[in-house]
Amino acid sequence: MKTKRADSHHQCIVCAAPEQNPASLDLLFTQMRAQQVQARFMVDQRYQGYQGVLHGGIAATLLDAAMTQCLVAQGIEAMTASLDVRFHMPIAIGSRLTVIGRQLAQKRNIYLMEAELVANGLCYASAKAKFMLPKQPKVAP
Ligand SMILES: CCCCCCCC(=O)SCCNC(=O)CCNC(=O)[C@H](O)C(C)(C)COP(=O)(O)OP(=O)(O)OC[C@H]1O[C@@H](n2cnc3c(N)ncnc32)[C@H](O)[C@@H]1OP(=O)(O)O
Repeated sequence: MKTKRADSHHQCIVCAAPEQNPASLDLLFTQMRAQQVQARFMVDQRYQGYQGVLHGGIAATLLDAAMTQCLVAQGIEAMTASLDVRFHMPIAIGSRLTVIGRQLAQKRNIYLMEAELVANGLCYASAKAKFMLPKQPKVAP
């Protein structure tokens, strides 16, 4: 089952349709089981930092997006409150990544999440994060 593109972020840098945002990474997440989603991402040279290696900020963005989409798939539109990323190995340009996000737990209004970037059965980067529902409107006026 594909996760529907949410109206709340239809121009999102990660998951918007290209006609909505030409710079979008165009990730489409699939719900794999309860509280877990995944998407495929081809690491092309537009996304490099050091020569031949995926930029860490893009890797962190993919991890954040997977956890966001895991919640969105459950109808929860929460904000990233904290994000802890581990870069285990450099990710080469040309890699075909599986981007996985899952929910670990919920404590009061805090969702504890984790995500992984996997290729060829190896985890290249992982993250743990806390997501919270905003009390106030999501953006400053
Ligand atoms: C593919 C789709 C991609 C879509 C986008 C991906 C997700 C994003 O990028 S979201 C954008 C980045 N994130 C943000 O801009 C978030 C900005 N921050 C906020 O909006 C708010 O600070 C928010 C919602 C996190 C918390 O707001 P609010 O509930 O008002 O917090 P606040 O009143 O300060 O704290 C409430 C409680 O939570 C606790 N708390 C706040 N932050 C944290 C945290 N990181 N960890 C643990 N506890 C926390 C506080 O200590 C407090 O505890 P208590 O009630 O016991 O005193």
